[in-house]
Amino acid sequence: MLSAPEVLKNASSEGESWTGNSKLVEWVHNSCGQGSAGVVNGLIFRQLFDKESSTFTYILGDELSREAVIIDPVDTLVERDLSFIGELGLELKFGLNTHAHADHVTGTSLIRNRLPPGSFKSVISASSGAKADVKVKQGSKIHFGNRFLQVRLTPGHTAGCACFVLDDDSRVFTGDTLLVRGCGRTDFQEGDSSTLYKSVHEQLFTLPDQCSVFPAHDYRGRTSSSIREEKRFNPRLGGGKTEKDFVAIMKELKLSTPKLIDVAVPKNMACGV
Ligand SMILES: N[C@@H](CCC(=O)N[C@@H](CSS)C(=O)NCC(=O)O)C(=O)O
Repeated sequence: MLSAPEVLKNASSEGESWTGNSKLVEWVHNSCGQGSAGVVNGLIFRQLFDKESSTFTYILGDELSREAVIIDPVDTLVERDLSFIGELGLELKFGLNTHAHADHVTGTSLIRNRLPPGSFKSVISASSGAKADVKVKQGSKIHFGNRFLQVRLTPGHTAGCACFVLDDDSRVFTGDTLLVRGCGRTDFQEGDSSTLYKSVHEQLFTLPDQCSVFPAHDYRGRTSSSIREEKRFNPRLGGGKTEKDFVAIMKELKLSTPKLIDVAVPKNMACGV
């Protein structure tokens, strides 16, 4: 099998007429099995996991243009993520943070330092009060190639939480707002249970039932869910639970404080800058 540089060399020496990196795309397509695995309707999609913090990181790429975004990268796994992105022939444009995490440090600063100046931008909601290259609001769109993610602000776990909905409403990246059969805690970082209940019901449970839910964490080996499933089976927020029920449930959680909170929050408030 040819390596990527060999493909490029052969393409130019044979004087073929092609634009951009279409030969490279073809090489990646053939060598990585992209025709069958991980590409649906032109979207390259990968879910990655950090076992230290039980955090999911997501890579989404536009198959044709190869432009890509990463959601919630973890600082200790930036090398893994960048080599994956390189192997897939993707050009990383944005690093999206669903919020200023309390349990791990974002990788967006390190990624920004590793890529050519100006080529990659860190993203977080304006309402988080954190620093970033791009501060998004309700309805803001982050474009990669022909695809985009649209912002839905979902305060409650933190005041600055945001979820990212794919252009065709097929997937939503929920951060800690909505977890599989759970949700983010509300006992620090301006957390508020009533606000979280409203965010989930107004911003997430209004998405199509078949929309897939991709959270920032899972502690029990689950990877994804759907809006329909969470509306029916989420023991805190679904199955007809009222706001009052939810507030009472959240009061009784009594979770231990994240081990890295004192390091992670200040660093994450300066993400990527
Ligand atoms: N033990 C972990 C922290 C676990 C934790 O508190 N998770 C958060 C999301 S990260 S701030 C949460 O909201 N959990 C909700 C739940 O129901 O578990 C550590 O020490 O880092």
